[in-house]
Amino acid sequence: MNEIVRTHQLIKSYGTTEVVSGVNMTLRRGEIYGFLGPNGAGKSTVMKMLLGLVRPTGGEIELFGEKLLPGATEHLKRIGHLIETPVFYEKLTAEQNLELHAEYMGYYKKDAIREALEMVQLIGTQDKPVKQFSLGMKQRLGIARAISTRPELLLLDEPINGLDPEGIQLMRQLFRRLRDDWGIALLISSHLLGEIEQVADTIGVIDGGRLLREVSMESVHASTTEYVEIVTSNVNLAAFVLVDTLGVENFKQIGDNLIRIYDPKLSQEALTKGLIANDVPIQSINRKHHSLEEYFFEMLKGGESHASTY
Ligand SMILES: Nc1ncnc2c1ncn2[C@@H]1O[C@H](COP(=O)(O)OP(=O)(O)OP(=O)(O)O)[C@@H](O)[C@H]1O
Repeated sequence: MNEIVRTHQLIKSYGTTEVVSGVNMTLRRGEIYGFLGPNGAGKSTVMKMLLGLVRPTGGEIELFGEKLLPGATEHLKRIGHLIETPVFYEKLTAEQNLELHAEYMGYYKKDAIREALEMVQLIGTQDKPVKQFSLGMKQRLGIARAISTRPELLLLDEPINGLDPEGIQLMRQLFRRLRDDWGIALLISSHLLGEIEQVADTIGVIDGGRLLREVSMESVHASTTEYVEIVTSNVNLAAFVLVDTLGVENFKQIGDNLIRIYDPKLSQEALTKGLIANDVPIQSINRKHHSLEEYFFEMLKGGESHASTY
């Protein structure tokens, strides 16, 4: 069983407002899934539904290969989570906080607590009360608490929010270690692409409660490599010549004077010659790199593209 989470047409409404609309998502074992979307997109609501904290209005959730039934709690032992700002007993140490959690969860293993603290690099702070912890340390302690019961799935809602660059770096290393060393599947939400694109194996883009796209980062990178950008005062003629004369189909027309050719089979020189020979007025022709930001921004705008690589 490779699929840890599968949702089918998942819906949540509050009153007459649908905040999650027909979401189909799949999260596999040993994968980091970046759940990307602006504030209010529905990320937390989906996560809360996976945890049984919010009851779906419609659709289905499968966890660890089994359909989630209303009121079921057994699967919770296999999930760790950090949904909102973690709250601790501030006067107690990190270890004491985890011990209390372990007792509450009915999973007490001294080794597991030490291991979790080691994993998040909080060994050496045993004597410090949590009130002396920085924001980053508290975030890491929250994750240590979530993994101290050895879950197979970890749900982290905006775990990088508010961290400094060093803290972000540490978090990224931690996510990779959890995936690689422990084989945990991670669902990490964020409203900033830059925060998760470096660690995610798959990115699910959600906006207005709809999952717009679920793509592997591998395919995103493949389709964001390079393109040739042509600035012309006659885009229609350029498009006609590209398709009809030069046999180029994988391009996109942007506004009144811009064309982007993805994955061109022809060299830039051959393109230029071909266009000029067919009387296309060219102001400039350049090879450019399509940034990930642009890629996702266009996805959010619902931009149509001739490129069908994702
Ligand atoms: N209990 C509730 N009652 C009514 N509306 C709610 C409730 N919880 C969430 N919402 C609404 O559902 C929508 C989705 O919220 P959600 O918290 O899931 O978004 P999000 O993507 O996690 O964004 P954020 O990062 O801001 O938390 C928002 O419009 C929010 O106002």
